[in-house]
Amino acid sequence: MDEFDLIHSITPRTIHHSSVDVGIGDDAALYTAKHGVQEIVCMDTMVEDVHFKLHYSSPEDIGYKALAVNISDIAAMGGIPKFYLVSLAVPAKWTESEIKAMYEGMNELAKLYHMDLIGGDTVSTSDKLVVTVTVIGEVEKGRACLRSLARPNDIVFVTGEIGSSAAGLSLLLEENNPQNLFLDTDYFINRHKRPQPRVSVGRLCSSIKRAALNDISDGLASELNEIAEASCVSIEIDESILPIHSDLPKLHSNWKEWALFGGEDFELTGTVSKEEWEVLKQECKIRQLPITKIGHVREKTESNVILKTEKTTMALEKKGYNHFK
Ligand SMILES: Nc1ncnc2c1ncn2[C@@H]1O[C@H](COP(=O)(O)OP(=O)(O)O)[C@@H](O)[C@H]1O
Ligand SMILES: Cc1ncc(C[n+]2csc(CCOP(=O)(O)OP(=O)(O)O)c2C)c(N)n1
Ligand SMILES: [Mg+2]
Ligand SMILES: [Mg+2]
Ligand SMILES: [Mg+2]
Repeated sequence: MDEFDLIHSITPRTIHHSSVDVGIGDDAALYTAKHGVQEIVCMDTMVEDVHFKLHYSSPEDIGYKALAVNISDIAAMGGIPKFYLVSLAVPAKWTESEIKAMYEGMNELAKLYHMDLIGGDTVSTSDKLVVTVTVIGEVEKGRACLRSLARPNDIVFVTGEIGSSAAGLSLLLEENNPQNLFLDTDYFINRHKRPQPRVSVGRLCSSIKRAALNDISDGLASELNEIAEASCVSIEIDESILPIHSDLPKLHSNWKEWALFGGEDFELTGTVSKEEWEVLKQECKIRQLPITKIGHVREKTESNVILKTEKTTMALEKKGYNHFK
């Protein structure tokens, strides 16, 4: 494989945004930023055996997810994803066609969101595959959905359902082997391999008066703790109304752990005022975007996040995925 041939072969033939002045081919990309918008930049890395394993993730799956998790961070700011850059550290055993397949996976999502690949970097590595994606997006000036925007009496919500990705991972790692043959295990596996970033809900949130948002990469408990910390409030959620897939409890007794701490759902969780909740709920209903109220915001107390269950009320620790714990 030749590095330069590879770069040439993954260079997009068309671009979606006329604001791209220089894409792949020079020392850096150049694009013209617009007035009245704020640029959003984020970067997330995926590492073989930390974020995925090669025996169950295809190159397309890896590419798809590496871009999806970054689009999810743009969604969590209320923004529109526009450009992406890809840094690859590739073990020698990878073939050119496998690398191209990874770009195909990314392109699936890029097409959907009209995003342009504008650069990156390619190096070899002796061991595991590392894929780093940078996404650049934009949001109307002052409209970003910051974690610090939660206020007492807000409604707390989450999109879609939680815990399914962790269930899928557990199935892939063969930690549990459900006896019930009627369970659609592929559904959970797909939720893990191919998360769908919630850009539309993020955009709705940026259009209403005030919304705090976070995407669920490390688990609901961790993300809500981050919002509570950044906003100096406490968040109270009700376990009985957390949105989960009806088959989740059938997979394993662990399902509550998956929902609260599993992570990689890449759903959005956030808070809006009571009045704005009615608007957001209605707008989501019209567009068939699933969104569920799970609690409310309180004045700051000792605990950042409080979980109410049928029997007790307890602090929900900032437990979840942590790379160094
Ligand atoms: N190695 C790093 N150097 C500089 N900033 C970092 C680094 N790692 C993370 N960050 C920043 O810390 C913040 C939290 O990162 P992270 O937990 O990965 O966010 P997210 O869950 O939204 O992907 C982000 O603003 C991110 O840009
Ligand atoms: C083989 C394997 N083991 C464990 C996990 C679970 N896991 C890995 S990273 C992670 C958290 C999300 O990734 P991170 O890099 O922390 O994303 P960020 O918070 O920066 O968006 C989780 C739940 C996995 N996906 N694959
Ligand atoms: Mg990150
Ligand atoms: Mg992230
Ligand atoms: Mg993380």
